[in-house]
Amino acid sequence: MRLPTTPSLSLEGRCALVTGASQGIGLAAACALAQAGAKVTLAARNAQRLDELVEALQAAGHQAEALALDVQDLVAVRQALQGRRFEILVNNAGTNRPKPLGQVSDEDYKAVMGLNVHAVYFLTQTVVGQMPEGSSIINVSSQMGHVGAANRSLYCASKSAVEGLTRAMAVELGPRGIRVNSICPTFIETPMTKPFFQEPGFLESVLAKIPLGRLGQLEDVMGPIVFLASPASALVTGSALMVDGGWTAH
Ligand SMILES: NC(=O)C1=CN([C@@H]2O[C@H](COP(=O)(O)OP(=O)(O)OC[C@H]3O[C@@H](n4cnc5c(N)ncnc54)[C@H](O)[C@@H]3O)[C@@H](O)[C@H]2O)C=CC1
Ligand SMILES: C[C@H](O)[C@@H]1OC(=O)[C@H](O)[C@@H]1O
Repeated sequence: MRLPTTPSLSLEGRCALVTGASQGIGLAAACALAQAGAKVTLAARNAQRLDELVEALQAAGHQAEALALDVQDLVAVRQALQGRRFEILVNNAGTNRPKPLGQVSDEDYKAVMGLNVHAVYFLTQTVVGQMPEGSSIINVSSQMGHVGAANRSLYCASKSAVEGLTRAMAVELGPRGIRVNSICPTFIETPMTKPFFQEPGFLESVLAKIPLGRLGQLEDVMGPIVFLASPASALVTGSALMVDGGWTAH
């Protein structure tokens, strides 16, 4: 009798590109993909930091390389990535400038939308042409792409845009066998969020909205990243994988 077999979570033989891989969620994503067997290109601006991380990954027996790159410099993006073949792309590099609506400047807008949307869109455009059937694009969105939050109008708008481009790209690329999904974490302790929790009462206000009662840790996104990158999610595309402790279940 033939019993069904779970598709593999292995990424052996696949090449992955992770943006913003020098720290935080991007570093966690790069480690997760490397530990699952992928050859990972870690892209960020800090070449020295990337070299240290690649050395550590290689010392642990994984395949990794550094790519010093400002993902907002589209000339550099196209020079560095045009023609390169990746089966996995994690659009992670992102930023936030929490401010009351009335205090948001034009420069704030350009900074947040520029990195979180414009760079994601055109780096993906640069890479997707070489992506073979079976490839997976993972956009690191946020729970804030699905809910509103005070002082985060710009960030919520940017992540809502990421959700829209995820769905549209999934529809357009489906016939080529390329999947596009988003991962939507809640607050995770990273260098981005560390300053937020210095604000008295902010941590308590966040935990009050998370049914599982804790902040996310880097390890909480690693399994979901490997799942979305691997054949185990072969029929999953255009989806938003909430990794939010139940925040958006309210
Ligand atoms: N930390 C959190 O609570 C959550 C974060 N996110 C999203 O996850 C992603 C990563 O967030 P964190 O790890 O917290 O941020 P982080 O600020 O700790 O790390 C961001 C990474 O992106 C890189 N980066 C920034 N601008 C870049 C550029 N122009 N070119 C190349 N690399 C650049 C930084 O060097 C760094 O490696 C972002 O898209 C963020 O919106 C989503 C949900 C929760
Ligand atoms: C869960 C969010 O993405 C979280 O919200 C913020 O304001 C931080 O920037 C984190 O990204």
